[in-house]
Amino acid sequence: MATLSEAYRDLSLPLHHIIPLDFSSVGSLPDSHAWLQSDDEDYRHRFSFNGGSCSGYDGAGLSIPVIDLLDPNATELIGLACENWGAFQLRNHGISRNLIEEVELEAKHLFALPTEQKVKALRSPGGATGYGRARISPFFPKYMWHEGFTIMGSPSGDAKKIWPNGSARFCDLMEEYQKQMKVLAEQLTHIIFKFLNISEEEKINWVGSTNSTGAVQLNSYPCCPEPKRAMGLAPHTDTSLLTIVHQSQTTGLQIFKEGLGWVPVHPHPSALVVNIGDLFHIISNARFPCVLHRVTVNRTHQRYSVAYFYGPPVDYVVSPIPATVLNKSVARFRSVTVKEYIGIKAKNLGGALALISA
Ligand SMILES: C=C1C[C@]23C[C@H]1CC[C@H]2[C@@]12CCC[C@@](C)(C(=O)O1)[C@H]2[C@@H]3C(=O)O
Ligand SMILES: O=C(O)CCC(=O)C(=O)O
Ligand SMILES: [Fe+2]
Repeated sequence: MATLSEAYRDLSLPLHHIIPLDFSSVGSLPDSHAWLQSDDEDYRHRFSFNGGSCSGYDGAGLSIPVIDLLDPNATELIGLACENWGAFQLRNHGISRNLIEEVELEAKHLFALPTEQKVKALRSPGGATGYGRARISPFFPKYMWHEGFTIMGSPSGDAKKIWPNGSARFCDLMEEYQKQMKVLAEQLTHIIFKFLNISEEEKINWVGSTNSTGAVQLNSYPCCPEPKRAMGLAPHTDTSLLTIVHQSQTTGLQIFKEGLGWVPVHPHPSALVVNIGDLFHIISNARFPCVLHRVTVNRTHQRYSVAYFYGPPVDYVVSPIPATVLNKSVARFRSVTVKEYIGIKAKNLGGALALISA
């Protein structure tokens, strides 16, 4: 059984798309990081989205729903949010506030280290974990105002390079976080299957299995001297079944909604953001949109987030589930293994779904 990091092994990136800028040493926005307004709009069109107000947000406060997991109608509310938005915020999710705060604090400590120390754990060109730019960097004409740290399972190999004298606390917290996030992701998957009327026989046997895949991405968006011309994280959809994001109390995350344009996802102190990724879009036969999202930056507040990506085992074959196909009568996607889809996405980004259209 292959692992997620193995699935990324042959998808190598050149070093300039891995090594982040030394943000502490720059006083102005370098040209390499100065985006034209149109850079991300062009990109959005390449995702074959049309319509929508592109720049201004006129949604009159409309945003993704905030759902209480303990609400007796949670299944219906979550299902409808997946259909209408491909995202929602979740309260009473059962993950302790203390764990989330400790993980955020570890992320802050990590990103506050001098660049020389962080690059000791630089992701290798063929590697999947460690410190670096976002993997999607090569698809955009400019670099993002962002640095990340990717974890798949135990981070101890990478953490020891940064803290040779002790990284146990960091490692224990990241492992505990993944363990708890996995339970929540499985619970959400069951709820969403129930909403889709997926029967027990059809119920996919990998949910709850030990080889389902999970990864954590710590994200940092440093203070930016010219925030309007910079981009924190360029528009993308996640290559997961679903993603659970904790965002710090700094605004920046936006989702793209047909007809509304870019809609902010306001930080809510006790909520986690849940995004539908490409794999649920495929399984639901496009009944759920995989939400396009991006992150903006600001001048005065460094922003942090912690994303947990959940998916089936890499060898699992993903295809529209019969119950969802019935509603639409024809399967819109061919079958692909998770590993194959990761490869297609790594080469085509927003074009990946069109390439597996039936
Ligand atoms: C499990 C995942 C999901 C990855 C790849 C791999 C590890 C890092 C994740 C991210 C995190 C930042 C945005 C993204 C778009 C990126 O560039 O790296 C994500 C990507 C994906 O959703 O495709
Ligand atoms: O920083 C955020 O709020 C979102 C991060 C994100 O989209 C990702 O890591 O894939
Ligand atoms: Fe994302």
